[in-house]
Amino acid sequence: MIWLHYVQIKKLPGNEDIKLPQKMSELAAGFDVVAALEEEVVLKPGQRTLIPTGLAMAMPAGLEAQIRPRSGLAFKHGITCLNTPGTIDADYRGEVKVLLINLGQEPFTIVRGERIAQIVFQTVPAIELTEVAELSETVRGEGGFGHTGK
Ligand SMILES: O=c1ccn([C@H]2C[C@H](O)[C@@H](COP(=O)(O)OP(=O)(O)OP(=O)(O)O)O2)c(=O)[nH]1
Ligand SMILES: [Mg+2]
Repeated sequence: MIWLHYVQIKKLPGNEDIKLPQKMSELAAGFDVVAALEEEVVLKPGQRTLIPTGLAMAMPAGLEAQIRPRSGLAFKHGITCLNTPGTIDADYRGEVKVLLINLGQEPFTIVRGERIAQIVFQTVPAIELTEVAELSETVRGEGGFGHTGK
């Protein structure tokens, strides 16, 4: 059985024309989100900018939404999300924004309605942190950061 999670989404004033995040294929993991820019933005190489989506969301406790880059934009133009994956908390009611950076060599123009990123919803386990004096022993121990070889 597939358990459906109901996420509420609201178009912010002045964004009635903005498409709701959309899956581009039946089993896509991500809902593509579009830029809700009033005027086009030209992102120079190395530059970053916060792009509005014109949307706010309310999801049930135990979910998060991740803002992830689109691989096509990354591959063709070097456009990615600087803080990938961006985290949208279940209790955030502000506008969802996408922090894009141009890691390519050419300026990149972003226009209203263009698909700039994708939202992937995830369940977040309920965690309670417990402070202890000693941790359990493991074979790995403190080895990390490549200690198993290249
Ligand atoms: O790509 C992103 C990342 C975050 N947010 C919003 C939703 C999220 O719930 C809130 C806070 O994000 P985060 O916790 O990553 O940032 P912070 O620097 O820790 O800010 P805060 O102190 O507000 O938690 O900002 C976005 O709209 N887009
Ligand atoms: Mg935070």
